[in-house]
Amino acid sequence: MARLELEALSRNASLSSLGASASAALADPASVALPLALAAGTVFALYLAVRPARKRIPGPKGWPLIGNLFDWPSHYQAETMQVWQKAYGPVTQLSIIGKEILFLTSARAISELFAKRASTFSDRPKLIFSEELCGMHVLHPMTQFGADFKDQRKFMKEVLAPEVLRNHEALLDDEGRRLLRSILATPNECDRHLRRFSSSLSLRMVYGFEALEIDDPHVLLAEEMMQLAEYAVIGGWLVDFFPSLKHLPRWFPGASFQKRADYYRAKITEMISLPWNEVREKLITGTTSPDSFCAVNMRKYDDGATPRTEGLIKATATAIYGGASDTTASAAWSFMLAMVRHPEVQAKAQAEIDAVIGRGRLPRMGDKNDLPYLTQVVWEVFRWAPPVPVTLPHRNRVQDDFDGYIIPKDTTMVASLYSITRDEEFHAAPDEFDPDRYNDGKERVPYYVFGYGHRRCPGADMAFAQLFHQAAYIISCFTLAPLKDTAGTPLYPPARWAGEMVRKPEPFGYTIKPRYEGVEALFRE
Ligand code: HEM
Repeated sequence: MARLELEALSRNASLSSLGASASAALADPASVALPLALAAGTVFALYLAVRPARKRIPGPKGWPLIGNLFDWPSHYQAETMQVWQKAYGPVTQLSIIGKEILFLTSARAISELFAKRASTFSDRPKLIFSEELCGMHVLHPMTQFGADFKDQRKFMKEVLAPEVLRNHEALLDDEGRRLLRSILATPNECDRHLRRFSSSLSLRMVYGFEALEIDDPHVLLAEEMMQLAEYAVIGGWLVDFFPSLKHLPRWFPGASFQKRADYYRAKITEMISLPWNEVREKLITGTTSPDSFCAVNMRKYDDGATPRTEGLIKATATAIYGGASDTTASAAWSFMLAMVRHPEVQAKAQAEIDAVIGRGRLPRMGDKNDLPYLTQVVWEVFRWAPPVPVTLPHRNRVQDDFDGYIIPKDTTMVASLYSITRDEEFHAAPDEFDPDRYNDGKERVPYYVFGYGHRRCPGADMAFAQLFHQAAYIISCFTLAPLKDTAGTPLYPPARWAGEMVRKPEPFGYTIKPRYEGVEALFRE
């Protein structure tokens, strides 16, 4: 910031001196030059004295030239941001080799910039490594806010808008029953079953493929793509700070990132094209669902579809799958952890299900309004363990200001949703898992875990529906409990999460048993 202000000032100074010398040239140069210079100097000094002070946004002290290069939080971003919040307040600034990066940790700052001023703050930073070298610019999470972005959102609405979610109930039910059967068969492998549920549901919704196993080649390819996409985006690549490094030849010592980028690009292209071509073939032979995202959009835009439209749709399909699978699997696993740690919450939710639905059928989405406690449990899982603790980076397209600070054009901004979940102004005893906190509107429902403004998660309603559905199915048929030691004392697992962009609980011990004899009759078929 200081650097930019200095630049601006010196530009002003040289403009005034240019103006001064131009006038002087028209008159007698010798007689007017000195008074003009004095006048310009006085005006400039007065300007410095009376201009509103521009504060530098606080942040860790950097090094000469490289600035805060070593402060970049490649790991544990949310925790680092909590530490910075205590030290520097709700907005922390890093300057890395001329790039400004802001870390936002208060709901006020985040909603002001990302929601109220969404038209300014909804671009993504231009990342050389992931966008240019790996070719990820075509994926919706990386697309700049503009015509392509708006079209991609329009395509997504076909399968994700609240009014069409009903179309996925049969899928949710089918996958839900499979999940319950798997849990009954191999109760120790719940993590695997939940991941299979998420991958299979997403791939069926997006491509219409048959229900898939976790080691299905489509799932493996997608998982690999997700891992490398995460690595590419938050890896802190030097080429993003020194763009000219992108011209280094592949053989040059230290240019191994080029080879890595080639591999990533190939995988991403494969993930975008392979399933799309398969859907096209299967639609011709009538061997895939006509209701998937790809089928619906292919039909709709096939006549006269331009290569641009096809490119946008198939990349959007990849983005939906990428956005949906890890995040929802993480949320489901956190739900399981919460139930193991809080038997009283589980018992209360089960009592509500019994009272409203009984034991003759499985719950469904349509029961949501009659299950307010379970609804609060699901929201509390999202708050207690936000699967995406920190938003993807945003960028402002024009200079703006906030609280008296200047935010230069092209500043990168990362917002911690985690810090809102832990803000005592909004949530009392924030580390506690307490679904009753939302009783009678006491505390705000954490819709914010899906982000703010134009970039808010397009799958938020689907994500809620999915977790509600899984939670209702699982605890209406099974009871989770902690392991016990030899004396019979429950061993409550610690609440610990791992991962960077998407966080999921660390492995934990549990038992899961059918709630009553004959429960499998509800999901056998
Ligand atoms: C537990 C579930 C989920 C959570 C917590 C979550 C959260 C988020 C967050 C915080 C963002 C970043 C917002 C920002 O950059 O400001 C995001 C982006 C995104 N999410 Fe989700 N999400 C979830 C599930 C889903 C699902 C089910 C889908 C698709 C069906 C999805 C698709 C996407 C996409 C495509 C983006 C990129 C949006 C953009 O760049 O404009 N997400 N999500």
